[in-house]
Amino acid sequence: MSQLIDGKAAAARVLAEVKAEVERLHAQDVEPALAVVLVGDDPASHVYVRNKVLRAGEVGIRSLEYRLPAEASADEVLEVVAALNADPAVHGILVQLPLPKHIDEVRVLEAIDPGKDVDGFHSENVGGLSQGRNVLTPCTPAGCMRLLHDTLGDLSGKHAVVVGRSNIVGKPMAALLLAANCSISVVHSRSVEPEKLCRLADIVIAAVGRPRLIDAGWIKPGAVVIDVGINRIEEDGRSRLVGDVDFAAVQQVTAAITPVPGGVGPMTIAMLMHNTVLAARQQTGQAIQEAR
Ligand SMILES: NC(=O)C1=CN([C@@H]2O[C@H](COP(=O)(O)OP(=O)(O)OC[C@H]3O[C@@H](n4cnc5c(N)ncnc54)[C@H](OP(=O)(O)O)[C@@H]3O)[C@@H](O)[C@H]2O)C=CC1
Ligand SMILES: Nc1nc(=O)c2c([nH]1)NC[C@@H]1CN(c3ccc(C(=O)N[C@@H](CCC(=O)O)C(=O)O)cc3)C=[N+]21
Repeated sequence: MSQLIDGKAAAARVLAEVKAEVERLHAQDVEPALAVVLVGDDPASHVYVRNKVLRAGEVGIRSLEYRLPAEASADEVLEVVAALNADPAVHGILVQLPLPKHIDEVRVLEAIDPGKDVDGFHSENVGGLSQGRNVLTPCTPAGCMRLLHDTLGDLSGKHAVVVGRSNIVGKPMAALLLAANCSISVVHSRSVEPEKLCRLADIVIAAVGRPRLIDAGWIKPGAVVIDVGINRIEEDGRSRLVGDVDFAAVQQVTAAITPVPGGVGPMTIAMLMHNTVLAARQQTGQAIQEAR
């Protein structure tokens, strides 16, 4: 029987740690605060942002929401980011992606103060991750690492295959697995017979955005599978959320697997809260030391 990796329970453990750390910061008169910037009216983005704000409240993190219309210019978004960078009461800044097509995402992400970049998408943090420096790390891959450590303990020597090479999931995921002493392969849309490479893996991370692409033929018996995919599909006349992995088939062969929903998604939000507290501690550490 395959183990079901419970992302909600793991997220609750991270959030309990975060809450305790927030209380320590409150006792030092630091109120960790996260600003979320949302441009346009994509319904899925609104749901994510609402969940983030709710979770923040539960652990005592102050959250601020900045909503701009879909027609907002890049300069208007950059103005909001500049104001948040300059505000010492704001410790974390998240600009919800995707941005409307007319706005250059890279330009906006690069404008965020790297110390407040709780998504870990700024090039300074990306570079730091690849060099093994202690920087803010992208939330989804960081959440996957927690789930893997909880399930397998030490990952040294494991062969991990990451399916997908996006800047927000696939690439930072590969960097974190390498840092944890895995051997890594990254497969993508130009890979020849990706399923053959995938079948060699002890660990599979699916971050493709294709509903149920990965079936049992891609998986070595006894592998651990982490499904990052979040795909809303219509099936049997209703709307449902499915991953990039064909869960029913793949769980027959795995040692452990994450479900969708209830797997990586809740961990992403928990790691965002974790990063906000880290950022608050780093920004105020100096002030706390001086007050002593
Ligand atoms: N749970 C969570 O917290 C989060 C979930 N997600 C979900 O994760 C999934 C991936 O997101 P994201 O990384 O942003 O997606 P992107 O669309 O940015 O990247 C998808 C990647 O998959 C590759 N790919 C596409 N088709 C195939 C194929 N047939 N075989 C192999 N590789 C393929 C693409 O290759 P190429 O580069 O060649 O185009 C690309 O590298 C989505 O379902 C998204 O909703 C995303 C963020 C957070
Ligand atoms: N700057 C930025 N940072 C992000 O981290 C970011 C982003 N933009 N844009 C969109 C993606 C997607 N993402 C998710 C977070 C939580 C769930 C989540 O909690 N999912 C629940 C289900 C939620 C539901 O029912 O819809 C679950 O999987 O159990 C999903 C997806 C963060 N992203």
